[in-house]
Amino acid sequence: MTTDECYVLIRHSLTRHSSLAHSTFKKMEHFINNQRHTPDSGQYIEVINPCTAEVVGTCARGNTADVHAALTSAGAAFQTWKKQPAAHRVKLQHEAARLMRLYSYEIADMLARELGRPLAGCIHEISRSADLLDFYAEEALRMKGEIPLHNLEGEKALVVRQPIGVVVAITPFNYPITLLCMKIGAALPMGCTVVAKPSEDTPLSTLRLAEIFKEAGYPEGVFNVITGYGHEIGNALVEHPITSKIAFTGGTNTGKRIGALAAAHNKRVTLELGGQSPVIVCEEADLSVACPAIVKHAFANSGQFCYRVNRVYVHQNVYEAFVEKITALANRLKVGDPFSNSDMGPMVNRKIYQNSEVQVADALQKGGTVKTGGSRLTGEDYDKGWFFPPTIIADTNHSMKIMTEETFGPVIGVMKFSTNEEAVALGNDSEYGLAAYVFSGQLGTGLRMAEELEAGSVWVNNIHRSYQDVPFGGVKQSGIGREKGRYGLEAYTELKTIYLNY
Ligand SMILES: NC(=O)c1ccc[n+]([C@@H]2O[C@H](COP(=O)([O-])OP(=O)(O)OC[C@H]3O[C@@H](n4cnc5c(N)ncnc54)[C@H](O)[C@@H]3O)[C@@H](O)[C@H]2O)c1
Ligand SMILES: C[N+](C)(C)CC=O
Repeated sequence: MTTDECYVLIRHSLTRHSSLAHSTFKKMEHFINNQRHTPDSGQYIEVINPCTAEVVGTCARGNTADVHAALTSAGAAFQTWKKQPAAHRVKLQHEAARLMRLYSYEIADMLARELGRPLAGCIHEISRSADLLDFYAEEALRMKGEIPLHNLEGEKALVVRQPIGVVVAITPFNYPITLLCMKIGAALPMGCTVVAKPSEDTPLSTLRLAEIFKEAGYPEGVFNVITGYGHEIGNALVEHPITSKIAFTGGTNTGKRIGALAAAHNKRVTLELGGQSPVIVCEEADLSVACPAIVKHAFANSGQFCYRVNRVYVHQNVYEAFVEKITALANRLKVGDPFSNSDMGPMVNRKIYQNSEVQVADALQKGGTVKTGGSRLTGEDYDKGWFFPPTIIADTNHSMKIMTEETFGPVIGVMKFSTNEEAVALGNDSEYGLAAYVFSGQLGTGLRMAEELEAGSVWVNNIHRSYQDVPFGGVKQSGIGREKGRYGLEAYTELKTIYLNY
């Protein structure tokens, strides 16, 4: 679908189906107990379009009183929601997914404005998220307990699963809807209630989602959204006695801080954190497969992608050919306004943009060579936004930030290796362990490397999005726990053993 076609559909969706015109998302309140909730502070945060520097809307600046109101609402709702038949909760979730598809163009339009990602990608995010809700709903019906065959007269032990309680779902800016659906899609059908806290950069689409869940028929207090700065309301959300679990996606430092506080209060956590994902391109790899896959996965969402390709290790005998091919492909990407058929938009804010600038300067100072990109885009189309072009740095080594620190931007480092053992050691020479990739003409080599690489997911001979029915998550500093699949659902339950004597 072209951007123009998408746009026609957005207008159609707005006029035919939506209860919310653009003007009404200029000022958004918290969403508590199925109602808009004015912030106790009376203050609002401006949400800026990273492309044009215009104010897209405002969201409430939460404080501890708002946190208490949201958690109290979720706590009260939990008492009845946990008793609902699973089939009822699942039916509501399918309805929410249906409405998300119905309003997808409208939510995508909002997302494109607050995040700056090309519209087609935003639409894809909404439809994938609706699919995830459907998947979790179906899988929820297959959750089971167990009765061991003790064969004892008049006695049985029952192992049952119960909802964990009230969940605080904290999400980052880069995929606000998908990353939230990874949490609520599992928590709600398991009988938990939720208080969501979206990023202050991209809160509007999440607030709209909450209204859609209300329209789907969710009772008051089951799904609440509170907005504000993490450093102002984060501790209150984690420490509050009503909170049972924190499901967090975001930076490693933030996640570790939340994990430490949660541990002090014995709360459950799932932490999906930063990454610095390596690719190994072996001597016999098919470059016509590897190069397009790497370019697509390094620069999607302007590199603001948790398991994007960050560093590439290429066998010395194919290094020159690889660099030439990958540079040519990166040069074809169009950077610009999300509504202009672009492949890449701007970075979401100055801080994220500066990571890329700092890492490029560091690599150049230490002997790296910029093959394409490397500095801020300027000109009439770019001056107001945080536009950084696709950037490839060759001749890198592990003294450079680009090979060791998370970039979260459209910059990759490329380095030569001479043996496969050396490549795996370089791949594992990182504090992170979210994802890794191998391209090899030898299936055995690919599989061996996949087993040896320290990462939660490894792709061999292709790179694509993670699937709904298999677990996703990180090892080392990239996180604790898994989302997606039945593992994602189990993470919102507690096991209870009942010894039944009769
Ligand atoms: N592993 C994954 O699946 C995955 C997916 C997407 C993004 N990420 C990571 O997210 C990061 C980028 O997102 P970001 O810049 O929005 O991350 P961030 O850590 O700055 O913020 C994430 C969320 O945490 C909140 N927050 C900030 N301080 C807090 C505190 N003290 N207590 C509670 N909440 C707090 C923020 O307001 C935001 O909602 C990258 O590091 C990226 O790797 C990881
Ligand atoms: C998993 N995903 C792509 C939705 C978010 C990563 O940033």
